[in-house]
Amino acid sequence: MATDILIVDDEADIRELVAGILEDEGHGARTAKDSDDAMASIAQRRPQLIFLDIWMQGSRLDGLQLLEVLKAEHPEVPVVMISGHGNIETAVAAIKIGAYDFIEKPFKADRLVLVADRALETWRLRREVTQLRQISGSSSKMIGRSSAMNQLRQIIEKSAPTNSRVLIAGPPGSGKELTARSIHQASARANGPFVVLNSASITPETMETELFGVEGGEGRTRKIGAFEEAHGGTLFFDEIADLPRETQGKILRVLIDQSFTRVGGATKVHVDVRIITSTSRDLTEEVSDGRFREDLLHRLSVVPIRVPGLSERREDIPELVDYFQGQIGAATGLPRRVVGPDAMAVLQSHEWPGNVRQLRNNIERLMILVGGEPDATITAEMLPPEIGALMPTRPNGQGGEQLMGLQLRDARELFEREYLIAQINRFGGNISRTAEFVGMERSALHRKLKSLGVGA
Ligand SMILES: Nc1ncnc2c1ncn2[C@@H]1O[C@H](COP(=O)(O)OP(=O)(O)OP(=O)(O)O)[C@@H](O)[C@H]1O
Repeated sequence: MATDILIVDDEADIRELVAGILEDEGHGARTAKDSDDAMASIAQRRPQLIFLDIWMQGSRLDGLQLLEVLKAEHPEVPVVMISGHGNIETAVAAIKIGAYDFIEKPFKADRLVLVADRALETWRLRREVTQLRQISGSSSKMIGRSSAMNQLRQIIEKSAPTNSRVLIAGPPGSGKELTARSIHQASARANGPFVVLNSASITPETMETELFGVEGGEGRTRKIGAFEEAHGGTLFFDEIADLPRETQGKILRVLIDQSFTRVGGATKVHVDVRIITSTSRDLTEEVSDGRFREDLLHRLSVVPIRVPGLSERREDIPELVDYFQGQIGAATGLPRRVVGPDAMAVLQSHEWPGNVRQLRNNIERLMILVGGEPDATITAEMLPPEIGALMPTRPNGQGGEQLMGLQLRDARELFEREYLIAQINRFGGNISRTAEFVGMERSALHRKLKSLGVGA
C-alpha cells in the first residue's frame, strides 16, 4: 500500500513539485495550502509523514506554530520542514521543537526522496517498537492505585536513584520484571541498557560465555557477554534461585570486583553495572536447604522489595482490565469490550495464582473468544469456566457468578429462596420435615417462605 504523505506549502508550484517527485517514487501524496487546510486534512486521516513549509503567506499559523501543534497532537508523525533560502536558523529551531529534518529550497529531487525514505523508516520503527512493547508487555507503565501498589511505587522511587542492588521477591507473574524496569527507568541509568538474564538458562557450561563473553582471535569470534552488554545500565537476573550452585560463586566474585575476563582473554574488563534480581521462592529457605549461597544472598539483597500478589490488591483489577484491553486492542485490532459489573465482580473474586500475567492472558482470551455483538456487555456467564470455578455455588447447581454481582441483601435473598426450594423439594413438599432439617420453627419457615415469595 502506498504511503501517505502530506505536503503543506502556500506555493502551489512547490506543493505540486514535491507531490510529483514523491508520487514518482510510489508514495501517496496529498497537499494543503495553509495551517487550517493541513489540520482538516490530518483530521480526516493521520498521514505517515508531513512536509511543512516554514513561511506560509495567509496562514493562520506559520510553520513553526503548526509544528508545535502537530508535535503535541501527533508526536509519532515525523515532520520535515521546507525552508526557504536564508532561514536555516529557523529550520534549526524547528529541529529543536521536534522536526525530523529539513530541506532547503531549491532542493534536489534525490535529497527530497532520501529524507522522505529515512523519515518513513523512522516512523515505521517507532510504531514497531510501540507494538512490540505492547505485545511483550514490556512497556513499564505500572497500573494500580491500591495502597499496596502505592507503597511499591514509593519504594521504587526511593531505591531508583541509589546504585544499590535490589532483590525483588513476589509470586509468579506479579510484576517483578516490571518493577525492575521501573527502577531502571527512574534511575540515572535510564538511557543505558536494561539486560534481562533468565537464571535457569545459565548452565555451568555456558555461564562464562553468556556472562563474560568470548575474546576474539585464534579462530574464535568475539562475543559480548551480558555484563559487558549491560555496562552503564542494569542487569536483571530473573528467578535467581534457579542459578545453578556451581555458577553462584563466580557471580559473587564479579559482584565484588565489578570486573572479569572474557573466555580466552587475559585482560580484565571493568564494567559499571547495577544488578537487580528477582525470586518467586523464599531465598532464606533455599539458603538453609543449601541450594543458595548465603554470602551471595547478602550481596544481592541490599534493598529487598516485595511485589504483592494480585489477590492482595483486587481493587486494581478494573483498572488493569481496562489497561490490558487497550494494550491488546492496539496490538491485535480486537475491539474493546464493556465488562459488566457481575463479570467484574467475578474477576475481582478470583484467586489469580498466576497473578497479573494470568489476568492479562485471560483478558486476551476473552477478547478473542467472546461472541456476540462487539458492543454487547461481557457478563459473568461469558467468562472462562476456570475463572468462575471458585465462586460460591448456588443451591440450584448453577455457578455463583450472579450472586457476586449482587449486594449482600439481594444475594442472601436469592440464596435463601433457592436453598429453601431445594430443601422443600428434597422432603417432597413436607414443610414440617423441612423446618426440622433447616433448623427453623414451622411457623417461622412459613413466614420466611412468604416473604421470599415462595408458595408452599
Ligand atoms: N502493575 C502492573 N501494571 C501493568 N502491567 C503489569 C503490572 N504488573 C504486571 N504487569 C504485566 O504482567 C505481566 C507479568 O509481569 P512480569 O513479567 O513483570 O512479572 P514477573 O513477576 O517478573 O513474572 P515471573 O515470575 O514469571 O518472572 C507483564 O506483561 C507485565 O507488563
